[in-house]
Amino acid sequence: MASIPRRFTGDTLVIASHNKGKVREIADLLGPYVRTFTTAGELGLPEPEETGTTFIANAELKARAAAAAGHVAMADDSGLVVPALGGDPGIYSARWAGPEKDFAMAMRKVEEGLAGKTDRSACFVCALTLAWPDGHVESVEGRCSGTLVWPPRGDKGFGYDPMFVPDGFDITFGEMEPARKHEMSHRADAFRQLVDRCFR
Ligand SMILES: O=c1nc[nH]c2c1ncn2[C@H]1C[C@H](O)[C@@H](COP(=O)(O)OP(=O)(O)OP(=O)(O)O)O1
Ligand SMILES: [Mg+2]
Repeated sequence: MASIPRRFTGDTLVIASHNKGKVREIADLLGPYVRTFTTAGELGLPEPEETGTTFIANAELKARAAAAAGHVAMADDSGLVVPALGGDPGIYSARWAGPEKDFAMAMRKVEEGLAGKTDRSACFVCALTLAWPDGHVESVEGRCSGTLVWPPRGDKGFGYDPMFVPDGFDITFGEMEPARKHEMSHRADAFRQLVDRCFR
């Protein structure tokens, strides 16, 4: 029996992310439904260790950690899944960039792994969790398929965007206007599901 989803009825939402690119995208996507946003960083909350083995497990862990401070919190755990690399970097996408968040290096690592391989398909995945202070959670997962190109192109996005060309396009997410990316990304797919379930 499917349980009845819980709706977001407050007016403040904590964005449980320390990634500025994601915080900006989440605030853009949920702008119409939420009066006030704050972030885990602004509340001085620590960045929890991502010990889960799936995107959803890590999104739940980050959202629960922030909701413990007393407000409904939303977390995003996302990454680039490359079948030819056995699914890497996957949940390790941020960690591949190291403590300096060096995505030029992380993208080079992906490209080196693809040397001599013909399958350059990839998929961005985004798990979103909304967590309440009483422990209730709602989670969804979205995806966006595409192809990896080299060299990287464009500086409009973040992370692995400059090497990802979504299916049906010939420009990378790094070259795409943010508004366009927001309509079709893995994060947009996940948000559509979560908004349907919890925000209207
Ligand atoms: O739209 C995207 N365009 C490009 N790259 C992306 C995207 N979405 C996720 N990614 C990559 C980079 C990011 O760093 C990692 C997520 O790792 P993830 O642990 O979920 O996020 P994070 O550590 O950067 O911030 P936080 O955990 O505080 O939310 O996957
Ligand atoms: Mg992280």
